[in-house]
Amino acid sequence: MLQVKNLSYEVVENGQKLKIIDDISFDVADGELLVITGPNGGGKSTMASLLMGIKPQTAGQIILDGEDITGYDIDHRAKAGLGFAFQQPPRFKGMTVKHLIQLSSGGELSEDASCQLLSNVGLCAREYLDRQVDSSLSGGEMKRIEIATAFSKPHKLCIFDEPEAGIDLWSFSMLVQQFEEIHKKKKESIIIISHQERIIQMADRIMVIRDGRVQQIGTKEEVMPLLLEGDGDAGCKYMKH
Ligand SMILES: Nc1ncnc2c1ncn2[C@@H]1O[C@H](COP(=O)(O)OP(=O)(O)OP(=O)(O)O)[C@@H](O)[C@H]1O
Repeated sequence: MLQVKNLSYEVVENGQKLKIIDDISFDVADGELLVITGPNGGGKSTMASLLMGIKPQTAGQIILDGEDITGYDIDHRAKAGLGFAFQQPPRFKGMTVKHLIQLSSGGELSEDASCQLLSNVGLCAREYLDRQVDSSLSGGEMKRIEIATAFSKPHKLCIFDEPEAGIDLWSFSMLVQQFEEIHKKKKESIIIISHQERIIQMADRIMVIRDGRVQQIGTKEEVMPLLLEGDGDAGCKYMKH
């Protein structure tokens, strides 16, 4: 189980303190799929960065299966059982796709198994294995390779930041199937940051972050009305259909 307690992230801009994440607390149970959504600029990706250890929290605590991982850097968090797929995946010039998948799997992975991971996210696998993870890959290809690496081994909890971004509809459908399959096995907890209705519909619970705070957290039945109504503000619909 993941426990996030009173997490805050502050920056100083033009001499003024700005609270990007403001005292957020929530849990993710074992096997639970939590979808985080909300308006642009609400603080979702910052929350993901805090959980991954990319940005240092100003206050608060993060506990994974009873282990306080608040002070851990990204590598230690990965060792503690967190998996990540970034909104904008990093590129690694000089490394092949095959090597990247091997590394992220943390062990020996056959070529067939690597191919299967790539096929699962809609890539024509063998064509990609020897490609460099550099700027020659398109944004959508890079995004799917990144997601394949996150699927390459089991985690206690895996975080996906806008997995739908830049991905065509066919690949998106495959991705949704992958999430459903992993979720059904109920072994891993999953956090997905998303604006996509199909992903939001898969959630056990939905958390809406707005202005750095939790606007609402609850079941689909509780939170969907807020997303569908746009909260009474015509310019404030967060969900893509
Ligand atoms: N270092 C920083 N300095 C100033 N502002 C920042 C900093 N980091 C983040 N912000 C601001 O904090 C807010 C939250 O950003 P964040 O990327 O977390 O939003 P988001 O909910 O993921 O948005 P989107 O849906 O567009 O991806 C934004 O207004 C952003 O400009």
